Amino acid sequence: MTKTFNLTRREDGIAILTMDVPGETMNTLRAEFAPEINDVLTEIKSDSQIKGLVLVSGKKDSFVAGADISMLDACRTAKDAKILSSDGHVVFNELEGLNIPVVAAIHGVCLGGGLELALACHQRVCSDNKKTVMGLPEVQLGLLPGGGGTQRLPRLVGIAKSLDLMLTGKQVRPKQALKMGLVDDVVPESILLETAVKMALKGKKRVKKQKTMMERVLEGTSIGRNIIFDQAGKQVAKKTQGNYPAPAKIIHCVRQGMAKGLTKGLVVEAQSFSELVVSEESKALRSLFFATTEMKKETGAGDVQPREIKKAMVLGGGLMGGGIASVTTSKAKIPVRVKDINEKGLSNALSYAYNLLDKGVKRRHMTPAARDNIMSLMTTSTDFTGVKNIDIVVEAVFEDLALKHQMVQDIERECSESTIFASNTSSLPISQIAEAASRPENVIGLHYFSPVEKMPLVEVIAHAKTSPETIATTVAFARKQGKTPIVVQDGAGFYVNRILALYMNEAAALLLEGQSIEHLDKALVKFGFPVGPMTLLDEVGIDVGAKISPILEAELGSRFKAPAAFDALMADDRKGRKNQKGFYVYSKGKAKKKKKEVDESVYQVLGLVPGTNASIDEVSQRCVVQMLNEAVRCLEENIIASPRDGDIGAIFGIGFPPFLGGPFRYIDTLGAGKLVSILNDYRTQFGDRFEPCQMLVDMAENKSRFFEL
Ligand SMILES: C[C@H](O)CC(=O)SCCNC(=O)CCNC(=O)[C@H](O)C(C)(C)COP(=O)(O)OP(=O)(O)OC[C@H]1O[C@@H](n2cnc3c(N)ncnc32)[C@H](O)[C@@H]1OP(=O)(O)O
Repeated sequence: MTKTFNLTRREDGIAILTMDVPGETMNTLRAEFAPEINDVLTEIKSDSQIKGLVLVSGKKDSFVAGADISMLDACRTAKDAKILSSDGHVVFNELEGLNIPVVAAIHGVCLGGGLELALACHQRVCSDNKKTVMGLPEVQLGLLPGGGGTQRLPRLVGIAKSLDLMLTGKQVRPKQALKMGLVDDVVPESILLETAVKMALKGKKRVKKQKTMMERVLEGTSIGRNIIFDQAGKQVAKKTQGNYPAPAKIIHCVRQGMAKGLTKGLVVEAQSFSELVVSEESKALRSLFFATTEMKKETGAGDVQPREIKKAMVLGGGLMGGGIASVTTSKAKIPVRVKDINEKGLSNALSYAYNLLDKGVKRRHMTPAARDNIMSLMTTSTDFTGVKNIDIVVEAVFEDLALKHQMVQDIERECSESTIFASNTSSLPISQIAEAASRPENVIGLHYFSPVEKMPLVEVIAHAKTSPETIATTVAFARKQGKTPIVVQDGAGFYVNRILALYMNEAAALLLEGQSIEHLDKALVKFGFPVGPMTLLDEVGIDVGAKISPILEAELGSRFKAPAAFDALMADDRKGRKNQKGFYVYSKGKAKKKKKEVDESVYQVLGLVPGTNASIDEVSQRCVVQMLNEAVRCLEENIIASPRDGDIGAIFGIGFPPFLGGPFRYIDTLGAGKLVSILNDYRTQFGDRFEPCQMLVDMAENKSRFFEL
């Protein structure tokens, strides 16, 4: 049997322990490795010739990606998970307890249990390679570091910094890691092993990073530490709204460990870890990891492979166009031509992309030369000269069908026969845009969300005649831009805007019933959305909503009818943040108010006197069940290919609470029967817009689910 851990001895007395899980792309830690690693440790202890140990990965570009998440998923009880964590502690303690120097040589991703393994070594050195990142991302899986991370990390880098890493799950690059004392040295990959060997030869002693005055005051006294923990606790409570149990448990483990010592801290860690592994929140978050990993391999068109994209073009230099051009150069590293009808649009796009990169320079994540290199991939023009060999064109112009028809014809005339025309429309059916095309197989929808550089989702919309090669190439292009694409079928609003529209309409209906704006936003934030519906409408633009609603109503039916009183908002020129006039007050100029305030005059415009009488649960339930019902309808109509895609679309496109796993997983938790009964109750009270869709009714009858248990 091929081994995972291989020990080789050098003449200088340093042994190299190489981890290489056979047959896997990346190293992960599994319980089944324990006997093998124990044997290796026994061998090392019994060999007096070994003067030091260096731990490396046998994988080309990764160290260890953490504990195997499938193994955690297989835990049936908290007891199973506790054994995993405690057994891991025993192995890591053994490693740490070796009386020879142990150095981890890190190249590539070193995450979760992988970093905890490195933390159990006496010293760490990492490569200065771009692929090298370190972090404890367990919180993003609804977990906490269960391999000693909650104990060893604060002892190494300080309490505040370790909490920051563990509570956000952020990954740090080599330079940052060195600065915070997470690693002892950063060197080019070519001399990584030799450097680690030299460190091992020098001995166990590591240079302790000097603490700042503030760190000494705050972390060196129990009063100071209490301040840090209390502050962190308050921030976590505000951020999680009580929906995510992991962050509070992370603070608890660190606090206990710092007060009672490492051994006691590890006991608390194993207990808390085990409770989280079997929590519904973590199960939902882990399902997202599996879904996104699976999707990375899909072309979107079965076995059809994508064509290579060497050059792209963006039509329209507005907010969306600028964002799309920016991710094309900065993430995909593909040259892009931005075309607009006037110079202003072009300079907008350029400055949009430049400002984003420059932020990176100011934060020292990027050198000015790297920024300028990326900018050199972006060219602009007001005409179509030199565009013959463009492989894909993304149009981001106004939502005007005639204009889009014109664009399709321009591109067919000016570019090559195979050039893909991708429309970033948010509401017009792609089949209608393709009507103007003589090569409709090249026409596709590519719907980004604003702000493009931040929002992870894109919808790739195939109409009946889009070729599989166009789909596969567009999916691959979006992925290169750092996006998670879901392929959806053509239809007004596609998937994301369609489910969002009904949710927003319900919030509007509640507003018109007299619920206050703050109350509505508070209810949905408490439910787990990143912002409430009124804030979202201000951000997206009330005018955008007003433009999309009639299209959806005409194509999909009266349940999409926006409340008529909203016309009054348009008449009052309330567009939201973009013209600093919406549901909230926007201060002009730089001085931003700390707390957002409702613009009370909006109630007058709507002819309302606000009074909060519906409970927070009632408000969120009414909005959310509309979204759930419509999501299922989209599945019923094959707009989305699977519940998995529907969950990913809602979470990555709208911010549907990740801890619920997405609308479909949430329906499984609620039970289709319960949802149908809630919808029927609301239908009696508020009308047919709550009519449950057929698929839900059938599922309620058959007691079936979307996902297997
Ligand atoms: C006790 C501990 O404290 C608990 C833990 O450690 S929990 C785990 C913490 N670690 C993580 O959350 C990291 C999860 N992994 C990732 O985020 C990403 O895979 C990555 C950033 C490491 C690499 O991303 P990328 O280069 O796009 O590769 P990606 O396709 O995702 O992964 C490559 C393969 O490694 C697998 N993989 C990566 N990390 C894994 C993990 N922790 N568990 C199981 N499989 C994992 C993927 O499933 C995939 O397998 P496949 O080739 O058979 O499909």
